[in-house]
Amino acid sequence: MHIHAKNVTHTYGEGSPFESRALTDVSVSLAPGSYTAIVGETGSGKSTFIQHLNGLLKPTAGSITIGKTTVKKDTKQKELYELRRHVGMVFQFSEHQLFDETVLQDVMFGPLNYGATQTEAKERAIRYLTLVGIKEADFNRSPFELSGGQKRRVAIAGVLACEPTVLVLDEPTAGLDPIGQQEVMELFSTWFKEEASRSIVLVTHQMNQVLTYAEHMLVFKEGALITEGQPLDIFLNKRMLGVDLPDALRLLKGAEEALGVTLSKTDTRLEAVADALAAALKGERDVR
Ligand SMILES: Nc1ncnc2c1ncn2[C@@H]1O[C@H](COP(=O)(O)OP(=O)(O)OP(=O)(O)O)[C@@H](O)[C@H]1O
Repeated sequence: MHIHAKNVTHTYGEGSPFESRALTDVSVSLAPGSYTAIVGETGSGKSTFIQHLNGLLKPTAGSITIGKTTVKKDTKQKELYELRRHVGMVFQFSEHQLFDETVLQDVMFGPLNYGATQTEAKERAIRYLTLVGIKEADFNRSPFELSGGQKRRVAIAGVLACEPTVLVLDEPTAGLDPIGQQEVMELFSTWFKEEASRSIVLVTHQMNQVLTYAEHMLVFKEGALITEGQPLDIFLNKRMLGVDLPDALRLLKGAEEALGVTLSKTDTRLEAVADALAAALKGERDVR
């Protein structure tokens, strides 16, 4: 689905003594089938912005169109029902939203809520629980008996089982161990690649994730969108934005400076950079 934000402004508590502006005039278009990362320092408005993507928040000025739905200040709740079917949200610590008696029932809840039959909902729950790596033996356990990482996977299965077209991820790997983080990111990547129309909007503080997965990047600062573009381009050329460097690029830049060479940036996976560095070091030794 096309996402088109036009001068989106959001002021919490508008008109009250506690009024605080979190977003100012954000305009951006995200194409269907795109993988976009949103980065920016803490409090820059990332979470506020993405909550507009399924109408959890409405702009206090401006508008945002997602597919066929336009969300404005006066949009009624019932107009957002259709939108929420298509935009799945995985919040930070999404496992806190688990509530049902069994893992299976928890994942079936969303599809049932959106009109699927029991049989359909069960089929989907089994499919997505399997996809996220939950074993059949755990399907009838209480979600609260599972480990933190397993709970997170069940919560993700619950979102995927609603079969969204757009997946909005707010720091989805927060609190997971490094292997768990990678597995969860790979899961989203697999889901994304399955159908060309699917989109992901990822909010993260982890620049390695941005470089590895995202094709497009938005940088927020103090509630404004200050730049957007290809992650590699922004990381290499726009250092003044205060964006941290991913590990692979930090290694590349450090090596270039130390060795006085220019290394290829066509493959920015950490392993590829390490290989390029090893080759450059070998070359340096040959010169000596
Ligand atoms: N419910 C709320 N009521 C009032 N102010 C809020 C509320 N939620 C967020 N804010 C304020 O809005 C601003 C933007 O917050 P937001 O959570 O969107 O930032 P963020 O970029 O997602 O930050 P982080 O990286 O820390 O999650 C901050 O100043 C924050 O204090």
